[in-house]
Amino acid sequence: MLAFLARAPRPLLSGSAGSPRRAMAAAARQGLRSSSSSSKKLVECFYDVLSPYSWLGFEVLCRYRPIWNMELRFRPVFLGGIMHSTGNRPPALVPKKGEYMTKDLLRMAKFYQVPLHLVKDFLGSVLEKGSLKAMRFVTAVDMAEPQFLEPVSRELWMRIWSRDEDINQPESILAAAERAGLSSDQARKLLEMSSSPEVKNRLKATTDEALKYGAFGLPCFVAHVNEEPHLLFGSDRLELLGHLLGEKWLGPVPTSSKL
Ligand SMILES: N[C@@H](CCC(=O)N[C@@H](CS)C(=O)NCC(=O)O)C(=O)O
Repeated sequence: MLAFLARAPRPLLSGSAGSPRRAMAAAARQGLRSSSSSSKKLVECFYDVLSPYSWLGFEVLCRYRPIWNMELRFRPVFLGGIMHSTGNRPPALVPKKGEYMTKDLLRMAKFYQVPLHLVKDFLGSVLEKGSLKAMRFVTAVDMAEPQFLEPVSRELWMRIWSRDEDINQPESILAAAERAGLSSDQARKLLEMSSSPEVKNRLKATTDEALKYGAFGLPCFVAHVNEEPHLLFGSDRLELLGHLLGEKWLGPVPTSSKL
């Protein structure tokens, strides 16, 4: 078990003797959820494992999944494609932004309690190597073994943004997949599948969807409220996401002790 996951709070609603209605009522009494909100609002989380800010947003949203009345859908995309299509460029290429980002990321990682560390060779490991192979693999997992999407994504983030390891070589991808719980046989089949036209097209289609919503960088969250999509950019926009959903923000590490 990863140390930070062991520390992660238990789902807020899980301790109510198996009765979701009692748990919902308890949450409503505590002001954590409006008692009138019965249908879940869809939240799409567009991310790439190359993006450290995506990891921060992803982990905090996982913590809020049992607290907020939302259906959380993970949407793996290719950050390089988003940058290219919008004419944007990685913020770290602007020296002053890069300087700020290194401080900001470490502060945010501590605050969000995600074990993120900086990579030594940002140019080589992040900008030059990119994430195409990794994100094609993540897409194959989403298509064929979606129950592993979350742990496989997390293991790839752990590799690049916690342990400063490669994420694109076949053996790197297989190691992440096996740590996430896939058998070596399943992992190999998914790796083979990840170079198929179906997977390539799916990654492109999801990236295009993010672009249509207005994405120019990652992470992006799309909240579907009153049949309207609201695009939010950044792991620092989760409080606003809660506001749009009519939910309470309890900080980046909501704890079950609050119930
Ligand atoms: N303030 C945002 C920063 C997010 C960010 O810088 N994301 C990078 C990728 S890791 C990006 O796509 N940036 C595009 C831009 O800043 O225009 C956050 O807290 O998440």
